[in-house]
Amino acid sequence: MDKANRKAIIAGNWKMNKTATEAVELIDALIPAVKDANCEVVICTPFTTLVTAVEKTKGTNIHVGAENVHFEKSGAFTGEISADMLVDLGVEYVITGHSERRQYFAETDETVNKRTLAALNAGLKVLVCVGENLTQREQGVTEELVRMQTKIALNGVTAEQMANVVIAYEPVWAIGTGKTATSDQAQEVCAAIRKVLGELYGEAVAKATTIQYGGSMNAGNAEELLGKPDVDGGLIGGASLKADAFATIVAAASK
Ligand SMILES: O=C[C@H](O)COP(=O)(O)O
Repeated sequence: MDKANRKAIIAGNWKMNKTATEAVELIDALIPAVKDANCEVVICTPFTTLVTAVEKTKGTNIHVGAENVHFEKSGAFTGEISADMLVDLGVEYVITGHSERRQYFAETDETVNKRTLAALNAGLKVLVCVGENLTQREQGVTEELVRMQTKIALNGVTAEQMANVVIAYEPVWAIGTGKTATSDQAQEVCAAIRKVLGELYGEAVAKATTIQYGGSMNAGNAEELLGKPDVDGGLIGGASLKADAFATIVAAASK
């Protein structure tokens, strides 16, 4: 299976943005803007706007995801949200391992693994984020680090469950900084991720798995990044908050 046969996925990660009122406005603008997409379109919204997003996107080609999930099924975990709660709302996707969760909320490879397993076992599709920071890139350990993050995040995930896993390569130094990885840098690391998937699950799974790039992807650079053979989509932060910019990226992935 080559790139043309893999599912291209453009996912917006709204992060901590948009009140419910603002979410309605954005989704109203997005629905007509992405209706002809020839790729999967996902919006990952804050917990407070998931109900609105699920309701507003019913009958459209927009899929809804959450930005995080806890690994326990229920219990005394104040402030957390379980996978079953997300499924019950009609949410289809969830992000695990975003670098902001790792950096600001002390998430580790091990908890990313637990969240990923809990989400998959509940029937969610998971966007698993991996990526190096600037120091790690400068130290020349990007590939080793991303290999390790990928292996630990997927520990215990079956080959069958991999049909519901997307890997998002997000170099931390490129997130929200306006410093995009070059398309060659993105390709190099996405190819390394596909190689490790091959080692873990075999060629067929590796070739079938969607691998996204994320980090200052925008309307101006999306086409070049998405043109690379192992870059199958994008996880978009800032540019997902504006309907026209997000729609341009969706259009680039639809070619
Ligand atoms: O999840 C999305 C990434 O963190 C990228 O964010 P950004 O597009 O604002 O750089």
